[in-house]
Amino acid sequence: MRCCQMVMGPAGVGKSTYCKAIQDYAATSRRTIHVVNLDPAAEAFEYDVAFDVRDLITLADVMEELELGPNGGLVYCMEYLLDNVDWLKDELDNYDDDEYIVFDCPGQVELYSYEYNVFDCPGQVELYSHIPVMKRLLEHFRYWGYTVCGVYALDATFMGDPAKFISGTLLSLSAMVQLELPHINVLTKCDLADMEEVEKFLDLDSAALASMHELATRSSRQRLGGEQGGQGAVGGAAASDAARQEGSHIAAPASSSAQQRALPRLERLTAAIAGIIDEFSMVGFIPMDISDDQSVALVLQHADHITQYGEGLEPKDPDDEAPDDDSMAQEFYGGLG
Ligand SMILES: Nc1nc2c(ncn2[C@@H]2O[C@H](COP(=O)(O)OP(=O)(O)OP(=O)(O)O)[C@@H](O)[C@H]2O)c(=O)[nH]1
Repeated sequence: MRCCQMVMGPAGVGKSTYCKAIQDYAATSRRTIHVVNLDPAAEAFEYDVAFDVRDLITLADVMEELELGPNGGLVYCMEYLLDNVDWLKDELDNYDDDEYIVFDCPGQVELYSYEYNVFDCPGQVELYSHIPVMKRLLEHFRYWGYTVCGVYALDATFMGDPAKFISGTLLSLSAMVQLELPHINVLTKCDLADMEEVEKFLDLDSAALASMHELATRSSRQRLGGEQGGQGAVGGAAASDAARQEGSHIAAPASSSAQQRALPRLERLTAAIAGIIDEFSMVGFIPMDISDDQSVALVLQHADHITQYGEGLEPKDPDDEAPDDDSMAQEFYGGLG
């Protein structure tokens, strides 16, 4: 049985760190996970790389030779990979059918969702939704007999901000719908996050949504009111002043009457989107704390479960049983209360 994970998500959320964490965890449970770098823009990662798309093409070369910007360059690289998909197939043929592969995919640049007031607008790389490169790549994987689990990573430290939570949820949903994959959402960087805040989002109910809506409203009002020290997407007015001094394109929050008038409609929209996410139970999240083996085990267990990895595999030696992921995961769930 051929199984693999495609690790996706916005830039910098911790995709490579996730790959390293599950590779290390697997090694301690006598399982081998091969990690492949599929990001032509990758600069550094700490996992043991099985093979690397940068041996085929790099973003730096494309930008220099074709005089493309980073976003156009990344799209070019991924289309080049598709045009040379035999290279990928040849590399994969070095691995047996029962070997487990994890693909560290390029990040999505989400300037529009996570930043605020950007004037000189850069492009957005939508490899997972608007540009069908990832979808076409997945068709090849299916044709080669792989069962693919999509792993969509989102940064847990963003979860205190309802606007970012909703935006992240919609991004994940968009990837899920476009790629039509068995899919899990993983909250990365839980070791850095306030877990009490994060837990509110793990099992959304109407009470959590109500508080989310209230927080969203407060946060929007702070931004539009230009409150000093507010929790805006870029840290409120103070952060914007600092950014302006550094010559950045991030502008200070503007308090315009048009924006004020739009606010109630945006608040209703926020509430409606949150209600839909809740009503259809569309997106759930699994927290991952890389400093906690039980938490890493739980994530891997979810991924295995949805691809049915391991079913039918015989233990190599009954005395060599790996640690029981189920009991570790249950302990972790218990720990979350
Ligand atoms: N403490 C902590 N830091 C993390 C974690 N995940 C990622 N980081 C840090 O966040 C930064 C970005 O992590 P990466 O794993 O490179 O993120 P990425 O999504 O692969 O980044 P791109 O490939 O550029 O999209 C690095 O400095 C990591 O050390 C985590 O779970 N805990």
